[in-house]
Amino acid sequence: MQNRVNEGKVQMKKDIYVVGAALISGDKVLAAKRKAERTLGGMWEFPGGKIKDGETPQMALKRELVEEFADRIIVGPRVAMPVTYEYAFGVVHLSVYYAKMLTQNYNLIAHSRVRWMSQVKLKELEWLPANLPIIAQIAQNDLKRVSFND
Ligand SMILES: Nc1nc2c([nH]c(=O)n2[C@H]2C[C@H](O)[C@@H](COP(=O)(O)OP(=O)(O)OP(=O)(O)O)O2)c(=O)[nH]1
Repeated sequence: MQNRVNEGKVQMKKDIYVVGAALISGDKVLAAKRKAERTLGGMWEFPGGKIKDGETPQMALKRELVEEFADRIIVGPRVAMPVTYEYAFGVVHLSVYYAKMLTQNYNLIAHSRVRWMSQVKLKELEWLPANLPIIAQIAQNDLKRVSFND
């Protein structure tokens, strides 16, 4: 919980632990557009979601990709240090891991569309604000050197 003093009242914002997958295929990364009707709808993010009690980030990512895409993935290294970003509804702690798709169903539940994009083009999308430092890091990485223990 983070304490906020607002006109003399202390407000408690909830901490929300979120994990996202920077899926890579060759020199492209997958961006996903949140469905319009969702909170922060229409903005771009990485597929993923909230980590449940008892889950590791990797377990949460694999579960979310089955739920959101009906796809199986391999999870690799974390892209960057976790990012903390304060939204109106809470404080999101976002960790993003490189990952690879083992299947390609894209049975979209939470997103209106997905795009495979180059590292340079990725920066042009309207990302959720918590993602910006992570997008900057991805732009600097050599995707061919991201290793997966498979
Ligand atoms: N999945 C995902 N969420 C992100 C990213 N960046 C970021 O700030 N978030 C935020 C948006 C949400 O507030 C939270 C993830 O929650 P979620 O996607 O499981 O679900 P949600 O809050 O939209 O709620 P709901 O649709 O399940 O009701 O983290 C990202 O790259 N991927």
